[in-house]
Amino acid sequence: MTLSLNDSSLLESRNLIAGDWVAAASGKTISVTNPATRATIAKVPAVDRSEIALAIAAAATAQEAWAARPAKERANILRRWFDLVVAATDDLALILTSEQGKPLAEARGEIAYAASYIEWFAEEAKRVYGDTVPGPAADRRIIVLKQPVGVTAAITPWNFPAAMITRKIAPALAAGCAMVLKPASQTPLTALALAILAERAGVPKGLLSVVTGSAREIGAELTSNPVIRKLSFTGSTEVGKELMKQCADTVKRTSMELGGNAPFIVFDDADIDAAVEGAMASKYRNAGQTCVCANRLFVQAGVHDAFVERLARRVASLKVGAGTEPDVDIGPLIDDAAVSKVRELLDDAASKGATVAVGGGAHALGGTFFEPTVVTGTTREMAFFHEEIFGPIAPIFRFDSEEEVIRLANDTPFGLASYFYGRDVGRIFRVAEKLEYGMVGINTGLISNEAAPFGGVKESGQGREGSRYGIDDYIELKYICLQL
Ligand SMILES: NC(=O)C1=CN([C@@H]2O[C@H](COP(=O)(O)OP(=O)(O)OC[C@H]3O[C@@H](n4cnc5c(N)ncnc54)[C@H](O)[C@@H]3O)[C@@H](O)[C@H]2O)C=CC1
Ligand SMILES: O=C(O)[C@H](O)CS(=O)(=O)O
Repeated sequence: MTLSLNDSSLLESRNLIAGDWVAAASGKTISVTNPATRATIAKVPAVDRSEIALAIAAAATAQEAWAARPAKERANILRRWFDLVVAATDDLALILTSEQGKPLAEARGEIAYAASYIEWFAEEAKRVYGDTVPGPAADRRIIVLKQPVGVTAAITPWNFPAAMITRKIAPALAAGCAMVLKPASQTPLTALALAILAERAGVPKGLLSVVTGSAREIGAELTSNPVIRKLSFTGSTEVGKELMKQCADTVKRTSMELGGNAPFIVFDDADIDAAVEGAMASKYRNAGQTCVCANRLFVQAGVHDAFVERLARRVASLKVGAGTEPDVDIGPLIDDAAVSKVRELLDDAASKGATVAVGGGAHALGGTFFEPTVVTGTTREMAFFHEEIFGPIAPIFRFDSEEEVIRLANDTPFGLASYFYGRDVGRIFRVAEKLEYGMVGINTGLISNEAAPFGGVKESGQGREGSRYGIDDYIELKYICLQL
């Protein structure tokens, strides 16, 4: 299938391995399909472990030379990559929507978001400062060097095929590392297009490889090859735990951005209209397929009915359709399994007494289109209190007191994003400090940006991406003790 791109060379279906664009030696491929039409848009290689090992060996050679270059040179190449990504926004957005499904407007927003990480770490590259430390002995000097981890690997999910890629490649290259990246099998084309632009920006051959194929087979090589010193993963907690175990044998460093179960709390003193808009942004972005989506909406009794009525009215106005159609708000879910999961969660809730206020089923368009839904009368006995929905379903839980809702909000092994709306300043500090999450949005439903430390606690992961902290995941400290 051809896409009407300004630059058709960006639709690349080979892999970038050791500086060359290649098919799999075996000739095997995997299909990439458009979730809105189920049409095959490309076939990408299914490479094997020997080809991954080749990419890793080339990365080791390229990384030595890359780390030896002045930080300003690395920064300038990243800046050029940023400029090329921004210039290719329309093409990248169309590729992204074609393989992931989100509305084109959201895809263009994701390209800008993805580019912002490249811009940010182009600047951070020049600020990896070490330390000299006043020591306990007059004739000794303590020096702390910051050096790149070395050759790194990344495995990324399908829900943000651009931003999750640059959120890993940019800090790695800024720090002086190399990277071998495996994008999600559902959405590899955006990553391959970004790699083309990275090459054009001057990223040296072999420093970045992008490989596709069996996740388990590629993961086995990336987690066991001793040359790889760090793995950065974004995806489900289940897979993240498996990868951490696999990395243990060679004591690799890991950064894990895993699943979420975000509480979205509306207190009696909240601005209800603002809370409704915040819920719309947090819950229905990417058809609810983000790890930071509001997963449980807790509404205090005094404003519950007003909030539900206004939210249901807004949700009913959402337009569902293919991402390439004009004015679409909600695209298709990624695949049939995602639809089945959402259907099961709704059926479970209904069987335990929940009421559908709006939506509640597969959309008339068929395929993987699902109605944006609001469910009320929900309880903690329902599966979606404990499981990540990853779909356009908003369960509303009524609560009475601040103590009760903090207990309910923290009643999960996850700890990624959380949100609440309220205006009492004392409560704002009490609640923000008591929520067991890596991120807290107060009177907003959108918290993700390149300047902020994105990450979770508990079983939502470890490490931070973006911000001045994000580069630390790609840096090793070296202590030098100098006897005068
Ligand atoms: N915390 C965060 O920033 C994010 C978390 N997620 C979570 O990921 C899930 C949805 O995304 P998915 O892509 O379906 O997650 P997933 O965990 O199934 O897949 C993520 C990536 O891991 C790869 N993978 C799967 N099994 C593997 C294995 N055994 N060895 C090596 N690689 C393997 C996949 O091919 C993909 O590239 C949700 O739970 C969501 O919350 C997704 C995006 C961001
Ligand atoms: O994969 C995700 O869900 C993203 O990390 C969420 S965000 O960064 O786009 O908010």
